[in-house]
Amino acid sequence: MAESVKLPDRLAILYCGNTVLLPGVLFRIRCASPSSVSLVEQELCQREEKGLIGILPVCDAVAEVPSAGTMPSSGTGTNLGERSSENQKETSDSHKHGSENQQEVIHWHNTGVAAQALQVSIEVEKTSGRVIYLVVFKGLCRFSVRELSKRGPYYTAWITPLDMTKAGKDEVTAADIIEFSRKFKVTAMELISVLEERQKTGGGIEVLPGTVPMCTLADIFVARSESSFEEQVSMLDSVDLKVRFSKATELMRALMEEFGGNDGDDYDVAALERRMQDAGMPADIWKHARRGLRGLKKMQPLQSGYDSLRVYLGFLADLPWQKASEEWELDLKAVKERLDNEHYGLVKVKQQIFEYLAARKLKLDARRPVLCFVGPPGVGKTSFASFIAASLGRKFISISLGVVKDEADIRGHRGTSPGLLIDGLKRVGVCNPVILLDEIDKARSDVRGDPAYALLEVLDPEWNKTFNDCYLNVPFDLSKVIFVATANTVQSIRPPLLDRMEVIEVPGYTPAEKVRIAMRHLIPRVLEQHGLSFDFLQIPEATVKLVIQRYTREAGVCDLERNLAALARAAAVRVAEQDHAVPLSKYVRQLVSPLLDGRLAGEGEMETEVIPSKVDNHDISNAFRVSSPFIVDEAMLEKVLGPPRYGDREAADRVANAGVSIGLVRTLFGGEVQFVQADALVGKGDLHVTGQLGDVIKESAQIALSWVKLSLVWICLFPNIEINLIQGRDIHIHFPAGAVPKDAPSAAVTLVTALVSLFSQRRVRADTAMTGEMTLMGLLLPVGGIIDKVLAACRYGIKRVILPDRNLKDLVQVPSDVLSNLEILPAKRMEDVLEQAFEGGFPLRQHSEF
Ligand SMILES: Nc1ncnc2c1ncn2[C@@H]1O[C@H](COP(=O)(O)OP(=O)(O)OP(=O)(O)O)[C@@H](O)[C@H]1O
Repeated sequence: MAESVKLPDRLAILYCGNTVLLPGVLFRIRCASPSSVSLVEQELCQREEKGLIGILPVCDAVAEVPSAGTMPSSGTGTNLGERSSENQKETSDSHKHGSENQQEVIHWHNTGVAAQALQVSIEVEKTSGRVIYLVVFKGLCRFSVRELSKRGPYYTAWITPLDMTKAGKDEVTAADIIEFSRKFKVTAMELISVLEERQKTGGGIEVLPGTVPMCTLADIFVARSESSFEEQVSMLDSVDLKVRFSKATELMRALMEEFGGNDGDDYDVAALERRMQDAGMPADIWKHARRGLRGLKKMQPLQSGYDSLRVYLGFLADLPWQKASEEWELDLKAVKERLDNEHYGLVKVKQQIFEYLAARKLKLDARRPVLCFVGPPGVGKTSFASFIAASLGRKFISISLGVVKDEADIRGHRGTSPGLLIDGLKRVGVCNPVILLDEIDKARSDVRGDPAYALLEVLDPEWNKTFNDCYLNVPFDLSKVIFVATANTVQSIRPPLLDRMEVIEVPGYTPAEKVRIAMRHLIPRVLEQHGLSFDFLQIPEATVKLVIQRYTREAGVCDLERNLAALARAAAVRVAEQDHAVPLSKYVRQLVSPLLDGRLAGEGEMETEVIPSKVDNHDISNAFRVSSPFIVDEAMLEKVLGPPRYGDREAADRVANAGVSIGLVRTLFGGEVQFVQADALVGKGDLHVTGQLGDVIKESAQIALSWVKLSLVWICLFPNIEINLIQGRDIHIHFPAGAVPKDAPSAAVTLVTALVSLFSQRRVRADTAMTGEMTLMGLLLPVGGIIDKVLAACRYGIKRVILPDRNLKDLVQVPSDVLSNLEILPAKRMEDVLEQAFEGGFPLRQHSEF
């Protein structure tokens, strides 16, 4: 399912002439007119986070109509009213704007698409020296225009979102939609096989069914096919997903006819037979395929089932039954060097990868467990998996299991479409790639079956020799594939799957490690991606530290990389604005894509290009000569990234009132600091726990409250707390921290401290965080994830950490620079925690007094 999108009420509208952008499509636009340049500068370059604008098609660019009150437009064209067909008029509910003097009218269509800017690059025009922006957008979702007005040099619209609303998302899972999408996929596969037989390319449509979310599948197909403006506008107007699927399916059928999909069948079948013979199918599969071919030959092309049988046989012919990448002799010394050069730190993880590769060199066909990298987002799990593939000279594909809810997603749909694995193998074209099973902990079951069963078959060396995909209907040998998996936590991986894997824990990074990773890896990569070099832009170490402290709170480096990219984008704009920027060099002009180049010659103000796949970034650095590099300082940081998102006073502000304590928990995002809030209101003595919580944490809250009550009533542990402060009150415990789901017993100690703070009306220390499970007797038990938790404390500027003394041994793996900044306070009993958590200790009745 596509990500949900929250649109603002008002969007700036970029004039793109009669071009239609559809959701899911990547689109490159050349902005040269003053209005579009100022839109890019004001809406995209100065607002780092959103980068959202609207694109409305113009049904033919300009009309010369004597109309008072119209606004001038920046395009050229002819009168839509005179030229348009009835059909166009129906689909074009255009807005008219003008001025008294100008007689030009822009016929804006009233449905558009919100687009997110993914990349902005700059050119300086050779002759005039004016700045031109090349912006890569991604279409997000449809909107309709309530009101359109001109705001300075460009238009803005008050909008109403049309799809990716709650209703729209529910619609994606409806049974009839799934049926429509299946029909679409079958037709898509027919079209692909027709294109392949005719040796034509489909603009990348062959990768669509397996990789694109269902709600944008039809849109992307229509955008990539050579459909007319009217067809694209009609698609834009189709808010109903079923209508979109049936329009796209119709279009495909028309294309098939155009390519002669239904003509020349004798020729087709002969070509198919040749492809099948060359596919290297094992003997029994070949027997099955030949039977199918004989059946096909007996059928009439218009007979029902003919097309799907032909597509199926084509699919069999395209699978890499034998074709494999040649595995080269591993040079272990070179592998070690590259592993160290490409990945900073993580010595233990790199050692485990090295040992895995060395073991392969010794015994190629040895059965090994599947490596599973487990850790928070952005710590390099995917990067390690692709390193393994590159070292072995194998192709690499990643299959996201986060979206898999149904066994059939892995195993395929009978008679309709293959599962993710077999489809992935067809795309990669070899039978021995490295396949990354990404987010294996997120593969969940529903009423339609448990994907874990299919994954078991995939990962088990006994079974995967004869993997059964329901669409394929014959076994496929997966034993040559190297599987690698990633997960955020082992707890959610199904035990039988976990049994077949070797877990490599990838912990979060310390601030010092993040600085090193940024300086050595992220900054050079980000500069390259934005066409810059160190001659233009330098981000000093001190600035990187500020970015880490003030703009990120993560265990990995994803946000850090995003922030560095934002700085690079802003710097690219500044560089181009400087007076000493010189015209585009010959080198860069060669790099500009031929399509855009052709259009540049036409002096057009606005040029657009649908990007079929990943965009190549062109090195614009060479376009400019600057006297000195641009250095990102603190002032620029705030200008580009906005005011700091995180300060060092957060803990102090949060514990300003009694009833709040600071805990360390482990979530899917690594260790986290958790401010637990307790409150007592008049009631019947019930306990209410709120936040995104699992059952274990709720049970911990119950144990914590029982322990406080027992200690108060039976052993009179707290001389300063009156029993009537608790009796007749409902206790409310809240775990703020956004939408981060939590479930672990390690919050018990924090819960008790919050309750004791509430009842005694004493504030806890703002520099102290704690973690630990406890028994009803108040004894502390060891908990997991201590390293992640200590790193989280360090991100929040916490100075003291209380933990069960039996966890002390786990700290050996924490980097010494982190430990040297922390006071570690081991505790055996809950009383020890309370002693340490409050300023000046906590007055407890001594055991001898009982
Ligand atoms: N130790 C490291 N050295 C160099 N670069 C790193 C290191 N760790 C992470 N990176 C970089 O950080 C970025 C994010 O890494 P990657 O996507 O591999 O993380 P991940 O753990 O797979 O995240 P997710 O769970 O979100 O997929 C990549 O650009 C990666 O190269």
